Order: sequence, then C-alpha cells, then structure tokens
Amino acid sequence: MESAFIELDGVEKVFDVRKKTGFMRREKHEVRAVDGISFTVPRGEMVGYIGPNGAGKSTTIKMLTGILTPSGGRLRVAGIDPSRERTRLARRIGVVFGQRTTLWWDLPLIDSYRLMHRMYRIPDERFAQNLDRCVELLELADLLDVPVRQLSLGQRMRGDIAAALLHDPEVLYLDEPTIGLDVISKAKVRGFLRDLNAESGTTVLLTTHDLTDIEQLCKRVMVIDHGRLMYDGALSGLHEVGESERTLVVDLERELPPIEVESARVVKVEGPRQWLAFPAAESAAPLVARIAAEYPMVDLSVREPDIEAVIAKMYAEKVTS
Ligand SMILES: Nc1ncnc2c1ncn2[C@@H]1O[C@H](COP(=O)(O)OP(=O)(O)OP(=O)(O)O)[C@@H](O)[C@H]1O
Repeated sequence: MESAFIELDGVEKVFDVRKKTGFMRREKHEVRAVDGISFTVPRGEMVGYIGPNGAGKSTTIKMLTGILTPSGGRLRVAGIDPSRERTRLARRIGVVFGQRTTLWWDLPLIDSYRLMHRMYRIPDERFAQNLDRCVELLELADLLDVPVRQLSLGQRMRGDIAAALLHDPEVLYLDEPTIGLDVISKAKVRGFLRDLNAESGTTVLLTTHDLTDIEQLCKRVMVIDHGRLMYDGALSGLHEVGESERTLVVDLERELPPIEVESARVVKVEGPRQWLAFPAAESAAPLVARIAAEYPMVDLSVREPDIEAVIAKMYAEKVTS
C-alpha cells in the first residue's frame, strides 16, 4: 500500500489569458493559478484545503481529478498521473462540487444512481450495498423518486454526496459541500463525512469557506493564497502562526481596578467582569493561578481565538510556513 496517497511536487498551473487593453487591442498575459505547490496526503486522512477567492483551490482539485493538466511539477493520486489516466482514476475518486450537481436535473434521484451504476460498471451487489448505506445514513429514502430539480439545496447536496460514493471511491474531493445549507443540513453532512472517514477510511480533501467544517472535521489544514501553500499543519497551529490571542474572562467578587498581571492585559471591564488577552500559544493555568492568588476571583472561562480572524490576519500578512 502506498504511504502517500495524494502527492504533489512543485505543481504549477499557468493560464494564458488575453486581456482587452484598448479598441481592437488584446494583450496576452499569464495567470499563475497554482504556483509550485508540494504536499502529500496519506491514505485515510481528512484534510482541509482553504484560501480566499481565486487562491487556486479549484484549479488544484481539477488537476487532482485529471480535468486539467499541470503546467509543471509532478502529481500522483493512488500512484496514477491523473491527466494521463483520467478514466482509470475516475473509478477510484469521488468528486462533489457544492455549486454544481452531477445529478440529472429532470430525473428522479434514483434514476441518476442507476445511470451511474452502469457508467461506472459497479458490480450489482456492491451497488445495492452502497446505495442502501447512503440512503440510510443520508436519509434519502423519501427522496429517491423526486426529480432533482424539486429537491431543496440540502437534499440535493446529500443526493450528490451519495452519487459520489456509489462506486466506493478511495478518495473524495469536496468543493464547498455545505455552501448555502441551513444549520441542520450542515450538521447532517458533517456527521456523515466524519463517519465515512472513520469507518471506511476514505481519504478526504475538503475545500470550504465555512471554517466550522474544518474545525469539526479536519485535524490538518492547508492554507493556499495566490497559488502558493502558506500553511500546512494542525488547525490549532494556525493560532500560533497567526500570533493570535486567547481571552480569559474573569468574574471577581466586586468591581475592582483592571487586573495587573504578567503576560496578559485587560482589554475590557464591565462591572466585576474583566477580559484579559494572553498569547494563544501559552497555557492559561499559570495565569489563572497568579490571578487567583492576588484577586478575589469567583469564576472564569477561556475563550479560544476566532479562527476566522486568525486566517484573515494570515492572508493580510502573507505569513509563510
Ligand atoms: N480556465 C481559466 N482560465 C484563466 N484563468 C483561470 C481559469 N481558471 C481559473 N483561473 C484563474 O486562476 C486563479 C485561481 O482560480 P481558482 O478557481 O482555482 O481559485 P479558487 O481558490 O478555487 O477560488 P474560489 O474560492 O473563488 O472558488 C484565479 O485568478 C482565476 O481567475
């Protein structure tokens, strides 16, 4: 079994675009959508792939599926060069684009699945098993006879996820799988993906603008901007890279002047409650002990930094890992 299931080494994608620069005049210029990206993903891992609009996420996924050919570098998925052997790879990967459906719009959901059964030449027994499992876990039983165009966005998304899994792919690329979904549908999709990864060991690459998806599903996250990898590591490590702060909320017995303590500063006071900011990378325990020793503390809580703020700061500062 290969240890790195997805492998990118210095992968580049350059688009030649013609820009109108005046009447009848067009200038050719290059867009480096992906600018030398290297990473590996071992089998069974669930990784977040995030970045601002136009960062190069979709272009990377399109290269991983073989839709686009890299302009440079080396790329392998399950040992296969995607753009050279796209059909062979298609049997081993599943793709869900949140903003587009792979289902047949006018057909009942079940008919799309039957078409995929034939297209992917899925053995009958395996198809039946996978369909049963998806119908149960994604709660599709009442929807199978409904034409896709009549489904709500959340229902359609669950239908699309099932469609991507009928042929037992070893890797699933998800591009914005929770976009536009309500809170309950999001929770259902996330729960399903978590179970899928834990039980079937499916490798998942998840692109999303909703950082809660990442927080709830991925231990590892890669941040891309301007076609370059800016961060690759644990989600918790992003706080340190972003030099963010955590907040200690302290309830005192009574209103007192701002607490004075080493390695933290008071950022807000409201009656007997005070908010102290301290470096996210440091443990709260010694700080709490110091405050408890000198002040009449009755309660406390620690607030984690807002991950969205950390990432926004990273983009702004162009921090490289
Ligand atoms: N076919 C194409 N021709 C020319 N430029 C392209 C093409 N596809 C993408 N680009 C450009 O490449 C860059 C990266 O685009 P890409 O769609 O990969 O970004 P993204 O991170 O997926 O963004 P979003 O979050 O908005 O989907 C952008 O500047 C985009 O305009």
